[in-house]
Amino acid sequence: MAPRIGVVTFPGSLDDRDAQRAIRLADAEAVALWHADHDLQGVDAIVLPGGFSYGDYLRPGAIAAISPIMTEVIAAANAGMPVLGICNGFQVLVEAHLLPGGLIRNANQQFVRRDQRLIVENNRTVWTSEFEQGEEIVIPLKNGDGGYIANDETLKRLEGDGLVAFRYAGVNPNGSLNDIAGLTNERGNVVGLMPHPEHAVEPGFGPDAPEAMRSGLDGLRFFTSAVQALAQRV
Ligand SMILES: NC(=O)CC[C@H](N)C(=O)O
Repeated sequence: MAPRIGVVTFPGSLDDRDAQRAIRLADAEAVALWHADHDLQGVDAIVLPGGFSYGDYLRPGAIAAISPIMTEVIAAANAGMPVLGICNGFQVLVEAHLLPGGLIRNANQQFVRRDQRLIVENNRTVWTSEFEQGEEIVIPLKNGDGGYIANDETLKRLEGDGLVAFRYAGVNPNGSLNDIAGLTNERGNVVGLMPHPEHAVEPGFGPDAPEAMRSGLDGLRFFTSAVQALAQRV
């Protein structure tokens, strides 16, 4: 049976439908989850999508991190359920302390949208196993608060333990420390990143311009990685 992957919709989520479509293209069932419920509907994995949850009030992700469904998401993540946070979803994971550090305004104070090159630094996570270690991929980036910060001790731990999942290549678009674009937890089930894999899952709709070098499908492998991992678990 196809795995069931839930996508949480918060007020202000933008990319929840795109995440659902990416999940279906990876041959899984997409399940819509609602921020105000305490019900994960028996899903096997969860995606926290991009957008402006609660209007980015206070800090991006701060209010979503204490919304009702996050009680269940945090418990499930701590029990090993695969959770992927994309952009605003990454901000939610950080605000919920499922991943360390913080995300602040881009260094140039502008909203940045670009096809972004990334290096896959850790392919031993549930969401990255279909990549080669050190592989370069291209997926879209679009955010205003993508600057990754952490204290020296945390940065040292992230680097020492291989918890940097993705690093910006070519251009650091937002001033993130150590060019960090995405992180994993120790167990490899919780991954968060600022760029958007769900927008690079179909030819013609992702970064498939000649200069982007790729087919526009690099994002699909995040979802097929998780589907593979879930299939092996049974
Ligand atoms: N694309 C997004 O998810 C945007 C994330 C966030 N609200 C920001 O602008 O930083």
